[in-house]
Amino acid sequence: MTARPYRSVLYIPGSKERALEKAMGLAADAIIFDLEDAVAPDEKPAARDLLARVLRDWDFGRRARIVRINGLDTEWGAADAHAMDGAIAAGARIDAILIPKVNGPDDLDRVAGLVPGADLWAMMETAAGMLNAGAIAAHPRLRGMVMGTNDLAKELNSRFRPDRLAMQAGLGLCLLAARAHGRVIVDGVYNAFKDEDGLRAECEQGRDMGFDGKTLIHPAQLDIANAAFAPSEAEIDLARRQIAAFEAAKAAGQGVAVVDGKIVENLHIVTALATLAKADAIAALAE
Ligand SMILES: CC(C)(COP(=O)(O)OP(=O)(O)OC[C@H]1O[C@@H](n2cnc3c(N)ncnc32)[C@H](O)[C@@H]1OP(=O)(O)O)[C@@H](O)C(=O)NCCC(=O)NCCSC(=O)C[C@H](O)C(=O)O
Ligand SMILES: [Mg+2]
Repeated sequence: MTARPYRSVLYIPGSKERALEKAMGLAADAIIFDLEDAVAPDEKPAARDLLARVLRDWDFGRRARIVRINGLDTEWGAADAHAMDGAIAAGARIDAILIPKVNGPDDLDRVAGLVPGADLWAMMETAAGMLNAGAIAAHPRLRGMVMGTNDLAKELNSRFRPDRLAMQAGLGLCLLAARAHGRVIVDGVYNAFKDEDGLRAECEQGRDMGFDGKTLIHPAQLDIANAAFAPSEAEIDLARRQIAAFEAAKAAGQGVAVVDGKIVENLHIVTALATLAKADAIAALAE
């Protein structure tokens, strides 16, 4: 679990100046400024220039800024990487470069050399990427992973189901890989952006599995993701009571406490402290 919140990670097409402007006031923990699938081919050069300027001149506050470039196997990828490297040199704050369709660590190596001043994040959305998730997560420049469930469904030839049965193997492999290497990992998008109940259910499923947050495509999805991936009042209360009970047990020479009829050991205290740290980090965003 990471202290910095990534509950809501909003994609914004790099070509839409109005949406970019709006994002400065939205309650997103992180923004993915997209140059890939959300931008039409003939708009890509202009979007690249617009993003370089916006990221240098506009204030996005504490929101993490992640730029999704096109793949280096496309006609736009290298120019995107060079433009973002130039923007960083000119003073733009870009926290990470997100690389689409990562199949293995070699795909990260190639971008690492082009943008030395930013962390790397990987889109996990190909069958090969799922099978190489451990090696991708182990890359020394990688900090975060994003599930690309639309592309993955396309590759698998799977059908959408509310329980995401076909996604479970890939989601689980990527989660294991991210946790083994201490990386942030956020869940894929929910395409039906007017379906609040469906989004809420998918966020709850992602939170239950262990994801840090969810990628989103529309501002109307922000509140649901922010609530689902924040510790609830009940979780915060339980964490405090577990810590207090465990301290009391330790003072009495015991290694185990009992709270609400369940044992509390040192490992539960690690989770309790992480829950409180996450709640504090979320509260700090509002200051
Ligand atoms: C889905 C949309 C095309 C809907 O757009 P629109 O019809 O304009 O929506 P609204 O009229 O309801 O918009 C209301 C206001 O909100 C602003 N807006 C809309 N979307 C965003 C956004 N993403 N970020 C910031 N602001 C946004 C509009 O400008 C309106 O503002 P105002 O003028 O003040 O009223 C559209 O939402 C959209 O384009 N979404 C992003 C789509 C996208 O990024 N797709 C690519 C990422 S998904 C993906 O690739 C996943 C992965 O790779 C995989 O394989 O799964
Ligand atoms: Mg994709």
